[in-house]
Amino acid sequence: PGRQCLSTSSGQALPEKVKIVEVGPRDGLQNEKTMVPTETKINLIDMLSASGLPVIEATSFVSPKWVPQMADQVEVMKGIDRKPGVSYPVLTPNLKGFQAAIKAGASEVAIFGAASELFSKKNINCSVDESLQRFDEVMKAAKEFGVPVRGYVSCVLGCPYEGKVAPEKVAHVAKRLYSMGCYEISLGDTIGVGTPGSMSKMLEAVSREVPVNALAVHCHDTYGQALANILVALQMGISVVDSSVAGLGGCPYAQGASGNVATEDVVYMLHGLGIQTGVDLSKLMDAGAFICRTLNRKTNSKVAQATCKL
Ligand SMILES: CC(C)(COP(=O)([O-])OP(=O)([O-])OC[C@H]1O[C@@H](n2cnc3c(N)ncnc32)[C@H](O)[C@@H]1OP(=O)([O-])[O-])[C@@H](O)C(=O)NCCC(=O)NCCSC(=O)C[C@@](C)(O)CC(=O)[O-]
Repeated sequence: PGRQCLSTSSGQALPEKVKIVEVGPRDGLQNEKTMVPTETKINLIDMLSASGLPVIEATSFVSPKWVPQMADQVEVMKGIDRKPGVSYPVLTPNLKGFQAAIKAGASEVAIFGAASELFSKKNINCSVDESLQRFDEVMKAAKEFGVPVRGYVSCVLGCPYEGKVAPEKVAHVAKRLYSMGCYEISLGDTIGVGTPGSMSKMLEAVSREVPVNALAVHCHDTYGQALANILVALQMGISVVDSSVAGLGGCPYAQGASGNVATEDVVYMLHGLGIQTGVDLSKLMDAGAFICRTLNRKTNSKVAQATCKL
């Protein structure tokens, strides 16, 4: 159900619809060195919601000493024009972040773990096991408030500090997050080193532990493999894709990580496959052009480059 058989040479079923989780305002901007004005962030989020995107990760409730760019999280949450039917999740690494997020009006949060010990230490200053204990506290509080929680696993196809990451390690962390009650697990190729080969092996391992309809992929495009990796994920039954408008982004604690795959390019590919997204590509490109102009940056979206809507 919900899948169609496209007349590809492989005859593999693809989803009829894909949910795009736009991470540009958070993952896209968190690594910007100069402070992006709060007003710009709010305008960007409102333009993205106007394009029909169903989920827009708005900001993160992390330490401002660790990620100064997200220090205006409360103002962002208060300033956005919340469109009915659109979710605006925020990152919460611990109970303190969760409580602040709820106070600021967040109605969905995300916890973020890793399949690599060293990355976990660098990113959230604790081991993978310690992080899972903190997430358990967030999870319990979220249940009390009836707040849905998304779970991230970073470094699923490679770590900037440890190199290769075993698919079984990814499956283990993904299973723990899912068992805790995360409704969706987003698998992050944090440094964009994956290929369709490593992606399919990792997804095979994870889908033995977590139902495929609870999985999402989150690809960075460092090696130009992101769209190919997403296509493999779709063929394997996944129908939730994270991406960032104009291909902005990168994790400040993952050296060498380039931007996320551009939302414009994902939408173009999905529509070309006959898959519905609910997104108006032209309005999405307006949002991409707006943020690139404001940041004085060339877009990383091939689609935007090709159509000169920069
Ligand atoms: C997790 C911590 C806070 C631990 O940081 P810590 O220093 O170990 O925390 P602590 O509990 O020892 O507290 C130290 C100070 O931080 C404060 N603090 C403690 N918690 C919070 C909070 N929630 N919000 C605001 N402040 C907080 C706390 O109050 C205290 O303040 P002080 O007494 O020094 O003034 C820190 O390591 C941190 O903020 N890390 C952020 C990392 C981050 O945001 N990384 C980027 C997002 S992850 C990513 O991009 C990957 C992803 C999701 O996109 C997927 C992929 O691509 O793979």
